[in-house]
Amino acid sequence: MSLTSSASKKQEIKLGEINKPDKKENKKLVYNTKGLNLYYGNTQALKDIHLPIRENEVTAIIGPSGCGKSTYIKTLNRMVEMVAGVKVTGEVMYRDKNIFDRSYRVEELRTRVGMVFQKPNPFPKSIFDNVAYGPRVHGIRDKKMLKQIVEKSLRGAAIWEEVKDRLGENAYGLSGGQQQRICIARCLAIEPDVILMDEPTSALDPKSTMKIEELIKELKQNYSIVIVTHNMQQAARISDKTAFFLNGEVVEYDETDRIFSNPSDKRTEDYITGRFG
Ligand SMILES: Nc1ncnc2c1ncn2[C@@H]1O[C@H](COP(=O)(O)OP(=O)(O)OP(=O)(O)O)[C@@H](O)[C@H]1O
Repeated sequence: MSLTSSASKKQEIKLGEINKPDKKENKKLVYNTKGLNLYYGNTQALKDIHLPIRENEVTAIIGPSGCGKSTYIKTLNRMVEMVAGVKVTGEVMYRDKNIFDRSYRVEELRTRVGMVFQKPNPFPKSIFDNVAYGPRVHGIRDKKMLKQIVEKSLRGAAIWEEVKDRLGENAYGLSGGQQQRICIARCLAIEPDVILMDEPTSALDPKSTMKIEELIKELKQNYSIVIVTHNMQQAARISDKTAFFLNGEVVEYDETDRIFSNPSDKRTEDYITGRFG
């Protein structure tokens, strides 16, 4: 599914820097998206996307409503295929393999890439069973081992102290912010390589939002994180790199500091200064 149109080449030149190794930090590529187009029926939602995601970084995807942010993040774990009539061309390389190749095993991707959604979505089960769910699906039955995984994951999601005495209680009894951290713990329990987050704080109050932001900054020591956010201050606070999407295209991708202080494209500047969106 490679794409070699002249439009694709043009964008590759314009965004030329993004496919080179990051010399300053020498960070490895986790994902490399090359000439990705995505159609919902006849509607093209993503147009010739070229975008790297680097190891141990937080990459923020920003842009106005309907510009393709959620669609893009859902291509990274092939969740977008669940929508009927979706067509994809181009390549999404994950650790050097094109995840849209016919031979690629999507199950493998799902064990390496976790996802956290906009609304906390714990299962109607105990806190323990929520976190143990993934490991159990992967065949872990040993109680001692499951206990260790649950504790480690809850600690990793900075919620252990709050729930350690109530692991048998239903996760629905927790606050929205706590539920979201349980969902992050559930995601950590499968020991992912990458964590995708689609507006993970948009349903939360400012205090819970702050906690999740702190957590994301810690998690990047061990994971690579891609976060879709409507909140530009959030992108500026927590991300290393930012990609600005508009009408299904990547207008600009750069160091977050640069995007917010000295963007190269007028449209990025107009968006971050609130002239539209
Ligand atoms: N399941 C679908 N079927 C058809 N079109 C869709 C579907 N999902 C999204 N789209 C269209 O694709 C485009 C991109 O939508 P997407 O949800 O990716 O944007 P977004 O930037 O995440 O928006 P928002 O910030 O409002 O969540 C929009 O025009 C949208 O209407």
